[in-house]
Amino acid sequence: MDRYGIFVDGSWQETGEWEDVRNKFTGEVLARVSVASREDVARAVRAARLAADRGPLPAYQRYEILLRARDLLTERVEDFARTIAAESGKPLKEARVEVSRAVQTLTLSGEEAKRIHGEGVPVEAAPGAENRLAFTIRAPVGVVCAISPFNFPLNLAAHKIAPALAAGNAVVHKPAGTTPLTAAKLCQVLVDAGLPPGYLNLVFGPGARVGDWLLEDPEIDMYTFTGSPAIGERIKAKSGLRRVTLELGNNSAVIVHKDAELATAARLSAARAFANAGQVCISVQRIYVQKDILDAFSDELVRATQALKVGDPLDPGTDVGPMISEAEAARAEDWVHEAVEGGAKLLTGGTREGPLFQPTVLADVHASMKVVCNEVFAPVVTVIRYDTIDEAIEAVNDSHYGLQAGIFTESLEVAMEAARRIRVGGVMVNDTSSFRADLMPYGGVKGSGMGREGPKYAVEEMTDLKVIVLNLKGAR
Ligand SMILES: NC(=O)c1ccc[n+]([C@@H]2O[C@H](COP(=O)([O-])OP(=O)(O)OC[C@H]3O[C@@H](n4cnc5c(N)ncnc54)[C@H](O)[C@@H]3O)[C@@H](O)[C@H]2O)c1
Ligand SMILES: O=C[C@H](O)CS(=O)(=O)O
Repeated sequence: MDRYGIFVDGSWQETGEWEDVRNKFTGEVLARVSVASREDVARAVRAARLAADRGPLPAYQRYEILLRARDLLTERVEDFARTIAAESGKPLKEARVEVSRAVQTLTLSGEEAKRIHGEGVPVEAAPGAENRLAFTIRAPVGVVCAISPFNFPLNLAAHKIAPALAAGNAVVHKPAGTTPLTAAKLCQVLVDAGLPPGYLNLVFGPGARVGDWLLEDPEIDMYTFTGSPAIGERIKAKSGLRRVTLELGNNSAVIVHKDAELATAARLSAARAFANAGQVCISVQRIYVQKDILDAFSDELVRATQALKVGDPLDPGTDVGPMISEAEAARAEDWVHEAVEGGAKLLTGGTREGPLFQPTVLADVHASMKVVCNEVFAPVVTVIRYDTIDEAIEAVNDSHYGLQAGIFTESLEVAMEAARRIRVGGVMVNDTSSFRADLMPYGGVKGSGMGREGPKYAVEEMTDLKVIVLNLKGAR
């Protein structure tokens, strides 16, 4: 059986404490990983600190390493896809898409390494500064701690590690406890691509323990976190004056207006509500449909939902695999039961077998039901009737969250009205909330977090703007 140690200062190290990593569909043990002690975590951070203090590698080397890593990842697509499918439960066809997206993320980050620059500042225009020349540079923040979730164990880790390295930082990565194998393989790709010791360190272990030790370590300059709002709030509270980027949850909404291309809206909504068993932070959860087209839309949505194949993620024909754990599937089942007991109508789904939860469509829901107002993070979607576009926009905004939203309409006026008024980080017109291209600025407002990812924007977050002023008359 494969065993993975933690990776500190350029070497894989066994710690003596092991944790099993299981296939989320069969429960079989896939491999074992070493759990980090407090001292191991401190050593990993120290190694990153020393690398950061040695200074960034030259930009062209950062570019070359990230592009070599891109090439190696391309060669290893199938191994990565099968690892993701087995340890996270994501269907193989989606896992392959995740790997190809990570190839993009490495490429974009490598390219960004060559573009980091400041600008001239016309300081001589200020009275008394006539003899000065000023410009800015962007300096790496230093040690970046990347904490990543289970649902995109490769691409969301790449979205943190690759821009951090592109910007000249050193990194300590802590992946989700359920999906450490993909993280170990990503680390190996970067090492094989020539990343020198210290610039990337990897620790495994329970979030509540290892995560807290990382939060307490004063040698970390920045936390970049993707995960649940509860842990995001904890990180913000414990990180003090240090920088944080928080990519948190959402109960994403889509508006289907009366003039929408109905079949497209229904097909895309079904595909994006149930991708990765709904465990996507921008997964379609609330669909607001104008009353004149509600019945026709619901019929199409249910038809598309019932056509999905549920089962083993390693079967290439599977559309919807298991959730990350049986406990999470049982939690989703409870929420659906609670909604039905409160008057919601089950249009399809609602049943569970272990961690497999059937794709579920609910109608006649109320704004206060958990399946509407909380992040469901399961293959469950709700269909909600509206009359006027104002009413729909207000309902979309009636949320703690604000990551992305979608609207289907043929009217530019309606689309722009919604795009301006909906309080989110991104609005997708004639698409669902869950469209993302990896170069886009990506992140939320309100309870969905702060800061932006996408390599160009992440590099901005992971560098400090520094001004340099030259007194051209020297000390005179
Ligand atoms: N906005 C986004 O880009 C985005 C993307 C993916 C997932 N998410 C969100 O992530 C959540 C699901 O992912 P998850 O279950 O892996 O989230 P999670 O918050 O349980 O875990 C995320 C990471 O935080 C770590 N962690 C746990 N406790 C910690 C602590 N006390 N200190 C520091 N780190 C700790 C975990 O080990 C893991 O690595 C959902 O809410 C989803 O919406 C958001
Ligand atoms: O789960 C949330 C992810 O950010 C979605 S995506 O991989 O970025 O599309």
